Amino acid sequence: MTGSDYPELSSGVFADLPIAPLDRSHEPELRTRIDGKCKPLGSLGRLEDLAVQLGLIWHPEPPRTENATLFVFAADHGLAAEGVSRYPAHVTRAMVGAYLDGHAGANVLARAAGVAMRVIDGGVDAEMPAHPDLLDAKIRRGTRNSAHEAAMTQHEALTALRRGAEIVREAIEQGVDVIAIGEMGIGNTASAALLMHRLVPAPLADCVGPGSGLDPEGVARKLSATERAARRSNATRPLDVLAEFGGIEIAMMAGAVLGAAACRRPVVIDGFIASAAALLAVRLAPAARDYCVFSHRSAERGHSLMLQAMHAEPYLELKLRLGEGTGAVLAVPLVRAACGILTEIADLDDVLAAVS
Ligand SMILES: Cc1cc2ncn([C@H]3O[C@H](COP(=O)(O)O)[C@@H](O)[C@H]3O)c2cc1C
Ligand SMILES: O=C(O)c1cccnc1
Repeated sequence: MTGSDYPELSSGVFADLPIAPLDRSHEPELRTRIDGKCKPLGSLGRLEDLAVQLGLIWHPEPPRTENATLFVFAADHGLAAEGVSRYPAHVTRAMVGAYLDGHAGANVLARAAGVAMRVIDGGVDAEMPAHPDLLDAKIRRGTRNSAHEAAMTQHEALTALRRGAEIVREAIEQGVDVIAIGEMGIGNTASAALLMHRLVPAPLADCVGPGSGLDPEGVARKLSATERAARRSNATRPLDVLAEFGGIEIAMMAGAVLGAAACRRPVVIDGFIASAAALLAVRLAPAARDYCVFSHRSAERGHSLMLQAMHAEPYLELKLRLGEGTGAVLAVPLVRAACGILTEIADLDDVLAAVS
């Protein structure tokens, strides 16, 4: 999929998932079409760039954005034992219950945006009761504590990546047009910070923030725990970094990005943790960047720098810091609006002809 650097990614689901960069030679033609619409030139601003991105992704077909689905990947983190979160680990499984009941933030915002939602147990540290709306893709019950040992084996990391890609590919085969990714996993901003530290790269102090709400003392504790994890391994190769620092849901989201890109569908990226997954995917397969739509700038410290590393300028700035895909679903109406620029807005010539 990504050339000889990552032979691990050239088998299984990835073998038939080559990722092609967008063919920019069609951009002038798309710009001319947008310029011909009944509006002043450039007047839809950055939505026009989004329309071009969608046009290139779908070329030669017209873009489609009706069927959008949010995939919420849930998993636990061994590193949570180091006190890196303000909240206890069992919140992860409780929130999975809330998604299945339909009353969590992600459910409500997804409904408001007309986005379907699927919940995936990638590695919640509990036996989850079977539920028709819960996809059991458990790799293991939480990662190991990366302050002491590698969070995952290479095999586990790769299995999680593949599973994420497969889930998205199946959904696309069943007619999903737009993928949105989100997560739930207490402690996962620490994991995301470690990935950022190695993959941007950037000093850990610029990557670690309050997450779900640590006070300054808590942030200092989180920084020291992540420093201990970082001292344990000097990995810089994306797959090694993933196995060392986790997490399972981040691996699955990265797989989802690769799967969406391989199937030529836009993938809407949520906040800090989903962006860490996108960064991982982009480091594995740079062409995957072309399919990413960065929804919003999270309030989490480090997100701006992480976005910069991917040359990403998000569309929304609402000081969100929830995760779960809440920012991603809010951007889906913008994606649909951008699609409508190409597929629905009338041409100025036709509008003028009607009065001549
Ligand atoms: C009730 C609750 C619901 C959430 N939904 C998402 N997160 C968010 O908080 C977690 C990351 O923050 P940290 O690294 O500080 O634990 C993730 O689960 C993220 O999705 C939540 C957190 C809580 C407490
Ligand atoms: O930006 C996010 O996704 C985020 C930030 C803090 C806590 N949970 C999620």
